[in-house]
Amino acid sequence: MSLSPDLFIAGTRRAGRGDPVHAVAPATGERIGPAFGGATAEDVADACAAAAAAFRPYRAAGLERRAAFLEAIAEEIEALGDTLIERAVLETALPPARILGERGRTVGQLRLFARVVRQGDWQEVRIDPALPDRQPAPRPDIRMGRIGLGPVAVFGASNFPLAFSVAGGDTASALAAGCPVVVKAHPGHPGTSALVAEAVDRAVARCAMPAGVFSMVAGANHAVGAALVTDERICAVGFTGSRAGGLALMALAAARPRPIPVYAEMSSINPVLVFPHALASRAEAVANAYIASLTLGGGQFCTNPGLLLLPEGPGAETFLRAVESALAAQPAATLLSPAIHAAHQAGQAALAATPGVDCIGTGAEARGPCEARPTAFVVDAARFDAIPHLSDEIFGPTGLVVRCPDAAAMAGIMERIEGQLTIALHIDAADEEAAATLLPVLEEKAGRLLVNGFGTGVEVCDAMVHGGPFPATSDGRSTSVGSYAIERFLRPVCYQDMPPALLPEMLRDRTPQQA
Ligand SMILES: NC(=O)C1=CN([C@@H]2O[C@H](COP(=O)(O)OP(=O)(O)OC[C@H]3O[C@@H](n4cnc5c(N)ncnc54)[C@H](O)[C@@H]3O)[C@@H](O)[C@H]2O)C=CC1
Ligand SMILES: O=C(O)CCC(=O)C(=O)O
Repeated sequence: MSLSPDLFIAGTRRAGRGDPVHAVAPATGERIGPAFGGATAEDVADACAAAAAAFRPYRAAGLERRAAFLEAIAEEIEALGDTLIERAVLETALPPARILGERGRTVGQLRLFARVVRQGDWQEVRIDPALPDRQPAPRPDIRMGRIGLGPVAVFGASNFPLAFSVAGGDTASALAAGCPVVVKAHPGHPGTSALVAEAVDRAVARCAMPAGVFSMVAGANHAVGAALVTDERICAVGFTGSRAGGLALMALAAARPRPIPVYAEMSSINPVLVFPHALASRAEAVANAYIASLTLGGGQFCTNPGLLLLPEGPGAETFLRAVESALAAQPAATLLSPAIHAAHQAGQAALAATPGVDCIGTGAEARGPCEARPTAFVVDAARFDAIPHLSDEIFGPTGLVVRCPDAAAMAGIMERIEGQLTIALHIDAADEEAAATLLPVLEEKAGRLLVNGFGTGVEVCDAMVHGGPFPATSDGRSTSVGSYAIERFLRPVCYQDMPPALLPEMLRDRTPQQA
């Protein structure tokens, strides 16, 4: 299987003349070849022009061909075989089993959206038939359906090299909505991105789709992403990454002559609330599950439980001791890239240096170039409230436990906390009444509330919400995981008194046999 160092512009390959992207193997800290050419402003403009040209023919291709195209992408990704798995492991240091699972999720997402496309519910067809005899005025025939927004820019995420990258959830949902996609590959895994881009290109050719329906550009600096978001032909943006990055893209999109929506998933510390009865009855089990979630994937999940609220009382000391011993059994984690490692180490050091913040326990010492030592800290509620940076996301295997003297302290923290992707409650039956009093505030704070579990490991399904109020995302009305993600890239169009022959297929009257 070839590994192209070139840009993928509408079915053609082009050597990038911008700053090259070099992959680094986090496990060794060494560069791995080849050097991937970075895009120039002209390359980005060409990709966007091709996407704009592809929009109408792609939309016109019909739902069955669109669904078959998504399925073909899934098949072509599977056909990459071990080459893809090995490259992704090399570039991210994520274990092979995780990458295999992620490939399964990626192709599953594409097939899910193929089903969604065929079902057609997303078109949200509404028909108000004409009422010619209505008094005092007749009503016209009014019909509504939804179409894609137009070309979408997708930013691959560092921490999910397949499921949130070139052919991940943003790309699958945009293509399902009828939108061509221009991907900005994440510089942390350029080879993995190139392999998947080749697979998408093959699917485009196999399904005779317009070439501009997919392009992928790369770049070592922010200029490439900025050129993409500000290109007038781009109609929406999907992004998963840092808060600073998401905010920068939102500002660029809002400052355009024609502003566009940015769906950015940014930062979340996913509070875990342990209730008194659950703590008294199973402190050790909750502590073990907490550490397993905190360290999963090196703690590099946006759903990572960065904050845990612990009530004082029976079980609290047992919980802290169990956290300490569960951590002691944890190996050091090799993080995704030198930059992410440096950000984690700085965040962990800042926490350790904060007066009143104590270390509960640590995992194995870090030795390799990108290794991080899993660590949990503890602080009391009053200090947590007084020091704003304690609620910042630390991306990696670092957690903070806040001791809450009473239910009011826990409720107060949740009133003040920023928007989150998830909030998890650990409760026994006897805690349900107390949990119920908190639910209204929790619903306002998070996209997903879960009981006796942790947010890591998101199910891809119809009812999933992987979103939440700012800063978890830029738009809390949306999700980036599950079939509802298609909503982000659609727009309603209303047709009034349109002759049947001019109506789009979805809005035409059905015969009894078709209904
Ligand atoms: N909460 C979450 O879901 C995640 C959070 N992170 C956080 O982000 C940090 C850095 O990780 P990355 O994944 O590299 O995220 P990042 O936000 O730095 O970069 C993501 C993508 O956006 C582009 N980009 C970033 N800022 C830009 C700007 N101002 N203009 C144009 N393009 C821009 C980058 O080139 C890259 O392609 C991590 O240390 C972590 O703190 C990372 C991944 C997921
Ligand atoms: O846990 C998941 O599946 C979603 C994770 C995610 O969106 C992220 O870590 O960026």
